[in-house]
Amino acid sequence: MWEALRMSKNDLIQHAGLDSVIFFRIYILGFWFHLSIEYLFTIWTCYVVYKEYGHIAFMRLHFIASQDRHAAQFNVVVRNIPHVSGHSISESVDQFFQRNHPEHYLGHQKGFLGLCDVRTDAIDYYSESIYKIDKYLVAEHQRILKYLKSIMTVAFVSFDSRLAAAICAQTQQITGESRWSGKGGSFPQACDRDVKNEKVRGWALGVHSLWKNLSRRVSDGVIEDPDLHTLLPLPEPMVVPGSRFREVYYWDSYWVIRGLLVSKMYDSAKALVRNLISLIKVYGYVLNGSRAYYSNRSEPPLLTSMVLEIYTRTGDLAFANESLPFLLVEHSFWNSGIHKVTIQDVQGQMYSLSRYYAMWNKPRPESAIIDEETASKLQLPQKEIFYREVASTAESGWDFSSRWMRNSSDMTTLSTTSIIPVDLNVYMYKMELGIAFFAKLTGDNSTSEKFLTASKARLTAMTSIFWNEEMGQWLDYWLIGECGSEDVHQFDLRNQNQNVFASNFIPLWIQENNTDGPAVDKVLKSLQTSGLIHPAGIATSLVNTGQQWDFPNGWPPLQHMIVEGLVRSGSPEARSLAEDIAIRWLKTNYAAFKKSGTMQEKYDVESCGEAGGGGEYKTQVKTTTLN
Ligand SMILES: OC[C@H]1O[C@H](O[C@H]2O[C@H](CO)[C@@H](O)[C@H](O)[C@H]2O)[C@H](O)[C@@H](O)[C@@H]1O
Repeated sequence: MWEALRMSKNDLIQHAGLDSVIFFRIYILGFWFHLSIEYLFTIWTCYVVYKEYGHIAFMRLHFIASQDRHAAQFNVVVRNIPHVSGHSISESVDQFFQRNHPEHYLGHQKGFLGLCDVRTDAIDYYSESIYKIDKYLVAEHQRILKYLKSIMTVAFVSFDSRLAAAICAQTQQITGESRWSGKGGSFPQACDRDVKNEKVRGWALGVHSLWKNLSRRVSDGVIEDPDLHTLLPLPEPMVVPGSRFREVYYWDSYWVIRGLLVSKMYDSAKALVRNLISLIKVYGYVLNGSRAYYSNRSEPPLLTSMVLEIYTRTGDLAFANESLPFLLVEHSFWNSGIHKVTIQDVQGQMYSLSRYYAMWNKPRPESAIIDEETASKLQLPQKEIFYREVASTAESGWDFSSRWMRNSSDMTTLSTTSIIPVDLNVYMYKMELGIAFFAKLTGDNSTSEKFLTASKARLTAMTSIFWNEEMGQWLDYWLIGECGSEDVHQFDLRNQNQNVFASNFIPLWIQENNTDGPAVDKVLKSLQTSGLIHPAGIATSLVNTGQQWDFPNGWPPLQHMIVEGLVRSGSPEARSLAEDIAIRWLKTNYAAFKKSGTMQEKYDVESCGEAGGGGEYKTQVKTTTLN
């Protein structure tokens, strides 16, 4: 054939005759024709399949969307549900999920595929089948059954939505805490005696009764096998925020302690501090919360302020002495390395301040799905930078807020590590003053002097970097360019964040600012005209971004620090504004309590009695037993 192809037409006729030339032509032409048709046919087939697939996919999605959801779609297999003695396994599962997922839990099926209800699990089921084949496995099975820890309860648990099922599947279900009821203190008697208004007394006792609901003790299982749990083995009883937050939170504990002191539960208050100190002993700082997945960041540092409040109320010197070495460790955590920022002003004067900076560049384990979804449009290394910013924002306690975003409608523009926050430095200043005070108490004058000097330097830095004379407020400062721990930043007034946040008034909490610092009258006027004060309290910011630390939410710590600061200032006008804000806040708390029997973590400052909202989780509530 190849030979024939190379011959001329005449040679071929000569060699094989005319018929072979004709046959050859048909063959050559037919071959290319064939090939082309095959290509065309393939292209046509692919096109038709592509069109059809698109059509079928559309019909399928349309069909799925038109169907009613049913619970079978949202099942999660859960193992190791704590067994409540005296109850069947089925009752234990029911109790557990009714308590921990009350809003979404529908029911469960126990045992293999839910078809039988025997008091064994998958191990038992398979072991029994294999028994027929291998006697050795039966012996092994017997051995395992003797070891109680290896018996697992397994259930298919149903929820009413995909989100609720996903949250359950992503969460460590072993709570690790068991109820602890702290001693009631002498508050109820004092309340009966001192609070004349019957309604207010009922409310106060209701709030006091919350301690019982929110008190926990780490269970023995966690203490024995800490590696099997995310809950950290705290040595003392603890008070948790409530709802989804079933572990200790750092800065919440300051206000928990203020409440415990009002309730005259002094031992409980000291126990909370000892728990936080136990974290410093292991990690070198107080974690955001007492879960293993919080071991990459802290929260607003108020430990020294907690010790100070307890000491002021109880005069317990031994407790102060025992705490002091750990307050020093915490100070160095916040005042060195990545948390420390140096700024130089135009006169060449250097200032040191602190910022939030998490040691983490992955999604937050407790909210991994949300973080991954938000980061999905980013590539590396921006993804890792974003994850660090998210964790650093959680460290600020203000998670999340337009305060930390370059663009308030885009979470991926979070830039918390590039901001020197006003409030953090207020807490640091209080920490330094507190340490100086305790060091003096113990007779360690040189440490006391050192921290007094440090506190003065920080106050000067805060006035120089944050204070804005024109606005009469202290403003967060944006760092421009490289933000490494060694970098020195040149101060520029234009880098102050001129947006109004409640944090711009937190320095009022520092008494010294009311005497030596910028005039109270100026700050007072600025607060009154800031737009932050609403019928039900102080708003967190002026913009409604849907984030929980923004308008229209008002948060208790912010009301408290500003009100207390105004009262301490000694100015009669400031005092009357403080009273006005406190009354608005108490009224909304009371109205919401009357309506729902619960205390909320945040309120809508625009309407009295309304809970706040927004953010990534359902607003936490604390349900009282009295109403
Ligand atoms: O009351 C406890 C804390 O609740 C909020 O933050 C916590 O929840 C976040 C989402 O799960 C988590 O990422 C963060 O690290 C937690 O602290 C609230 O914003 C905090 O201020 C509060 O301490």
